[in-house]
Amino acid sequence: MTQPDPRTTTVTVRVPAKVNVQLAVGGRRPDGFHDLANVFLAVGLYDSVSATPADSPRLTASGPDTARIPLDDTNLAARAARLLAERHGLEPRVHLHIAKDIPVAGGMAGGSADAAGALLACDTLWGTRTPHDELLALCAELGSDVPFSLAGGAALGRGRGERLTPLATGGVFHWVFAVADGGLSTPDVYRECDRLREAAGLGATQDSVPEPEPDEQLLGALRAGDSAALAATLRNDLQPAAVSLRPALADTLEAGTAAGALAAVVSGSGPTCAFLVKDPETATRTAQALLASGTCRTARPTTGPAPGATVV
Ligand SMILES: C[C@](O)(CO)[C@H](O)COP(=O)(O)OP(=O)(O)OC[C@H]1O[C@@H](n2ccc(N)nc2=O)[C@H](O)[C@@H]1O
Ligand SMILES: Nc1ncnc2c1ncn2[C@@H]1O[C@H](COP(=O)(O)OP(=O)(O)OP(=O)(O)O)[C@@H](O)[C@H]1O
Repeated sequence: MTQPDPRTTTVTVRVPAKVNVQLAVGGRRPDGFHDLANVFLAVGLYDSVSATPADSPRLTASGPDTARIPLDDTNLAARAARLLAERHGLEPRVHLHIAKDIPVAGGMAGGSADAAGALLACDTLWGTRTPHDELLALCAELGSDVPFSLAGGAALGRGRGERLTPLATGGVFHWVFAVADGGLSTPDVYRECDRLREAAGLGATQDSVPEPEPDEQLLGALRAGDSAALAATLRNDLQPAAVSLRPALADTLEAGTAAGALAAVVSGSGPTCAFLVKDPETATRTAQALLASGTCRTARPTTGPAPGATVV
């Protein structure tokens, strides 16, 4: 059998978006990050990252909204390729192409997905065979959400969200994601969360905010695959901050709830809003109602959990 020519082979990796079904935010740490109890669920919106050998580093992208991602060496996918190459004493001679479908700056970890995808694609292309726990450590250097983008499924993230414990899920959850016009900056949303806490006289540092803890009822609902029980426990401590920065999100959340969703929550740092629904038919109806409400740009029905970064 003939072997593929390593100079022309392309490796493509598909990586999912995420929603945070619980995002409990502790006080601001001295390093500026916040300790979290972050229950991630990967969902079926995907970016693909392709790696092809090249004479020098190159980055291209396709899909809606690619005008809003940097195509220079600040792109998280390019940074991921450089980091892996550095670790193995290589030059990052690779052309990365990102086929983007995850909303940009939407609170669904799109940039993190591209970083995890680039790491796995380059590791496969270069034959560097980095052990999985080392890949996870490289992911954590790139960003707090990146380890989960590699892992997928469902997981509890502690620390700043990078220390993962996989979670069992007992079934499929149906979701609709309402994508907003424009994004929100994650650091701005954390800052606004601190500001709101201070304005309420609660304080924003670790001395004054209780240690975030995972909700056992929520973990039980995930384990049981029980959508109604999960709906009753969905929680995002960044939601008041996202709504404060983008008040129109309250209308989006209301429109999805009125359309029959079991629960509505801002996804991570927003502005995408996530609606948990009971079945695929309700997902289709809720997506149509959200679009008709004029409170979002698009509405995407999908399911979770979804697999993590996968070579396709
Ligand atoms: C909102 C979430 O998406 C929920 O999963 C994440 O916490 C954000 O993760 P991310 O985008 O990977 O964030 P990073 O790139 O690690 O950090 C960006 C900025 O977000 C803030 N940040 C992030 C994570 C965290 N636990 N505390 C923070 O305060 C910090 O200002 C940091 O400088
Ligand atoms: N590959 C990439 N894809 C998208 N954004 C990127 C990428 N690389 C760098 N960025 C920058 O990161 C910013 C955040 O984009 P991203 O789509 O990751 O946000 P997000 O989904 O809200 O992140 P999170 O949910 O992890 O907080 C963008 O505004 C963009 O300038």
